[in-house]
Amino acid sequence: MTSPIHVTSEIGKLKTVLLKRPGREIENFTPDMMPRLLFDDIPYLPIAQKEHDYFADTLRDNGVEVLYLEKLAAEALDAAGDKVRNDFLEQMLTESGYAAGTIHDALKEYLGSMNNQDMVNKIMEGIRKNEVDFVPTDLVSAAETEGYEFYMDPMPNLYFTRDPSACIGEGLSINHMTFPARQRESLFNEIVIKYHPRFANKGVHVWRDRNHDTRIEGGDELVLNDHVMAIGVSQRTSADAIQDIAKNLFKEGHFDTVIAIKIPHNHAMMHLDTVFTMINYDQFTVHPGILGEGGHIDTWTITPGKNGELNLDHRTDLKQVLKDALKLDDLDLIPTGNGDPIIAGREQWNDGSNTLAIAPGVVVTYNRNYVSNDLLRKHGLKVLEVISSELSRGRGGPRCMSCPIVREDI
Ligand SMILES: NC(=[NH2+])NCCC[C@H](N)C(=O)O
Repeated sequence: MTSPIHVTSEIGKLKTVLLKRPGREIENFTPDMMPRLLFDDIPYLPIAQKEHDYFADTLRDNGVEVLYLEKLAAEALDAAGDKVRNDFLEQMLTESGYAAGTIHDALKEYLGSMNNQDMVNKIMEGIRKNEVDFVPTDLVSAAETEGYEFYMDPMPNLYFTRDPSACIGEGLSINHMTFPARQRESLFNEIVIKYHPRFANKGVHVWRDRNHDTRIEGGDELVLNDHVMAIGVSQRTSADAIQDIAKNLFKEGHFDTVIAIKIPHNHAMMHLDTVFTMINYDQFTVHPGILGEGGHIDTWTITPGKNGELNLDHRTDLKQVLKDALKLDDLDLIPTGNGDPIIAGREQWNDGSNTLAIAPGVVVTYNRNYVSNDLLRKHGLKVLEVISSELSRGRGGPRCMSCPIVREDI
């Protein structure tokens, strides 16, 4: 039986990818909610959708099958039946702050009256108080949250499908996300993997599920080849989660090396893939801002030790670390913005380092990062540019907006 998930590199020819078309959730909020929702501006929805469709078409034109999370989630619920639908709704309400009580009951009735697709879309978009026919009388509603417009917040970051789950080998991690704004997202991935006919009972291995306190996000999880991963120690992924997933990968799969790379903890560089991506057998993008004096950066190469323990090797020469792990004689690290501090800062902010490889040496990037794109071409890459005025306001680029499900082996 061929596995419905197969990802043994960052660069193998992309066959199937998971996207989320931006919906009402990306505009269903006010400026004062932006920091909490991890957005820097409010995108203009019709243009964001147009840009996203352009991105999806670019992938399709290059032979990639595009799946949509919102559709898979509804299909999974259709296939699973009433009990699962009820449990999913209960879990979503609990994680939205309503384990029980009158608001829980009102929201359950409201969402419960919808078909699965409408219910999924509604949960993603968020629920305003004025759309539910109910006047709460409890003290919390009256005294504490009276001025707040939402019962359930929108989930604007869903179009960054890279983060709530990550396909690794024939399995995946379904992630416990760092910030409350994104924690409910991976519930959708969980029901898809458990109940969608494409994935259910097909031997998909979950390396690490979402029932953890320690945090990991897919933007930090890079599959370099069929036995080496790089994982960012970042604002979003903690060292203990990396140790945990490394142990599981070593125990049950073909992976024997995890390179933990420590990057600055800030919003512009929230994940490793905002500053470092693999784009060919021996080529990577790297934002010069993560390299310290003399080009150094903290890395720990983790390998299996005795009795299920882990061995650690701390080194600071990223190029040499990668050359050793990937058994390469040389390696081309291509600096975002060609190393100019102003251009690099600007283009990194708009995801100039966040390239999606759809085959070795073929990448999808935002057109706005023209200096980095030109440099990639000079280094021999084929660059497919996509339009990017609105999508980039959410602080993510082509790699963040895509979750590869199947890639050819390299
Ligand atoms: N893989 C990525 N770099 N994802 C970008 C996610 C951006 C999103 N606004 C967040 O802060 O979570």
